[in-house]
Amino acid sequence: MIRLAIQKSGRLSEDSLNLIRECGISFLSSSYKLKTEATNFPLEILFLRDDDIPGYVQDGVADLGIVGQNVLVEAGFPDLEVEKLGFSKCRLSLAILRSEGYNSVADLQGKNIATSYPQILGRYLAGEGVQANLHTISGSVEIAPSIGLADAICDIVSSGSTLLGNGLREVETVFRSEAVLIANQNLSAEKQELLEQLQFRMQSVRRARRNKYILLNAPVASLDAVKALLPGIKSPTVTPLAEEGWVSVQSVVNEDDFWHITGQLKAVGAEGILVLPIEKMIS
Ligand SMILES: Nc1ncnc2c1ncn2[C@@H]1O[C@H](COP(=O)(O)OP(=O)(O)OP(=O)(O)O)[C@@H](O)[C@H]1O
Ligand SMILES: O=P(O)(O)OC[C@H]1O[C@H](OP(=O)(O)OP(=O)(O)O)[C@H](O)[C@@H]1O
Ligand SMILES: [Mg+2]
Repeated sequence: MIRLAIQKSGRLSEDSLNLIRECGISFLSSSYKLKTEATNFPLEILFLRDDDIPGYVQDGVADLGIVGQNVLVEAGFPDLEVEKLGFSKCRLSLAILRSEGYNSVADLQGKNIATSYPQILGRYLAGEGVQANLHTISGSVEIAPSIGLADAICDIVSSGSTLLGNGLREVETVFRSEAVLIANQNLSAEKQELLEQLQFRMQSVRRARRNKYILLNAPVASLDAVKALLPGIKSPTVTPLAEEGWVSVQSVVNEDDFWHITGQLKAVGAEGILVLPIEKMIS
């Protein structure tokens, strides 16, 4: 049995649970139970505050965890990271009151900065040769400048609406973060094997999410142009249609390239383009 710690309730919780379920792992969860066992994989799930997860994994209380890189690096255990998970993407940024002028990070010399990330911010400022007074607060950091608690803040930004709503503007990006899978560095051989199975499943789920299955009809005369646009995993599948001179082409496209490629496919004569989600993608 391998033990995985995830956030009980917060920004990471839903995506962490969805990822585990999409890996084909079933379990019962209720908001009162802080521990559950999977029914079809030797996995126990612990529901914790995210700040506690890196320390628990470092100490071996939990074998694995899902946490933001911001919390992992702040806790001082960056080496526990084993897999990027692609969700909860955000950045740690410095922000000041919108009414204040700003030229460069040197303007923060000697200023008071409120943050929940004194380690990450301290290292960043030292790298920039700036000395400032850091005030560590654990939440609602964006309120600090407007109540005279600090001249600037360093906190998590995603859409920027919290900054906007508090009269702040972002001036520097200090750190970029996403959710990561972390693991204790002294796992037994059996647990290491379970970790590898989990990583393999997570990679298959993530690859599938990034890709779409595409089917289309094209005149035989356009086939070379269509094939050039749709390389597929190995090469596209091409089958003849009942109608003479036409083929059906099936392939896989990356979601990022999707709209660009479909436009080009239409331009070379493709018709009846269907796009389907992929559930798992095993390389
Ligand atoms: N607005 C956001 N967009 C994307 N990711 C975010 C956002 N806010 C936070 N995150 C990421 O999600 C993690 C958890 O954020 P959350 O706000 O739930 O933490 P918390 O309030 O400290 O929770 P806990 O009660 O577990 O201590 C953050 O450390 C960060 O990695
Ligand atoms: O740029 P935005 O999209 O506005 O997101 C940034 C905000 O999101 C997070 O807080 P959250 O809403 O999770 O609340 P919390 O402070 O209670 O954790 C974070 O602490 C920021 O305040
Ligand atoms: Mg927390």
